[in-house]
Amino acid sequence: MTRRVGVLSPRSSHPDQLLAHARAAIDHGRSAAHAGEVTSKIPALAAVDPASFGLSVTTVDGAELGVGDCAVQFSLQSLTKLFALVALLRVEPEAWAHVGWAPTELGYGSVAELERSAGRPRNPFVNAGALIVTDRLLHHTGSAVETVAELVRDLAGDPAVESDAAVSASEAGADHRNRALAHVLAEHGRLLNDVDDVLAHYYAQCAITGSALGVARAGRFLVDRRLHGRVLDSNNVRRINAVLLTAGMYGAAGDIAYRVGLPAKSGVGGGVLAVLPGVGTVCAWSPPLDREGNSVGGVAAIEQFSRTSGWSVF
Ligand SMILES: NC(=O)CC[C@H](N)C(=O)O
Repeated sequence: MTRRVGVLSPRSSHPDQLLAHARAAIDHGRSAAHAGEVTSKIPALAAVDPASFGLSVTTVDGAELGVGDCAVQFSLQSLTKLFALVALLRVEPEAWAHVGWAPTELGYGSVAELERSAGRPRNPFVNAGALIVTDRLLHHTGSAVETVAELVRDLAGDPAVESDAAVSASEAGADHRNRALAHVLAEHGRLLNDVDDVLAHYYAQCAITGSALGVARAGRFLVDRRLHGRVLDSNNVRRINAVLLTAGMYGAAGDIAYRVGLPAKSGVGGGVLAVLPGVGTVCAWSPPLDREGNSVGGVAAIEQFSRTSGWSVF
């Protein structure tokens, strides 16, 4: 007698199939989301309806689809770290030397981890690395927030993308941890600009908005070879996908690689973008978070989607 111990789904990319997978994924995500909590670190985001849920998929073949609140603008928060890195690499292709590319064990806001490495961040997706990216962008372009907002607006094809001043002010008023990280960076001589200027641009950059559909579209340069060179050189696209897989979800990156198998990035606004090079992108938005600061429902939806659609890099 033969026993089948595991059956992998064939990879789907037909729009009708993808829509069915997206619908099943959002149902699964919705039932998981109640286990999380909306971020308390940014008081303005407490007003967001925790039951919001949007999911969008795009493919390199040109399919675009969305279910639920896929067109609603939400706070991108750390999803902007991906786009800020792209904006920086466009003007400074070897900026990796300043931010590193190692995984993190201690979460996105660890001062201890930064101290242990003499003020050199682990990667551009933890806050210390993102502060360096913002600082260098500010140095090169004169405005990190405008440069990043413009890039997201362009890649998403969405003129509604903007930095929400109320969210930015709310984080600035409540934050201690990013201040601490920025001062540790400054003490080690790693910032080019004044600490307060860097922080102001960082909060405003995190407060940039986007929809699940816009973010799924904006991630297409990571999967579509035809866009390489137009957005970013292919070598840096490859490096970004590698670091998204190993560090895009902070301390949970290994777990997500195991469960989902896609390079991914999250933000405390509840957004998660996952990408399959050569095939497509999927973005889920659901505000309640787990302890790592990743969207519980968003991750559950993407896990379900990857399972049924066969989307995985492995
Ligand atoms: N993971 C996140 O989305 C963190 C972003 C948030 N603005 C912070 O700096 O804490």
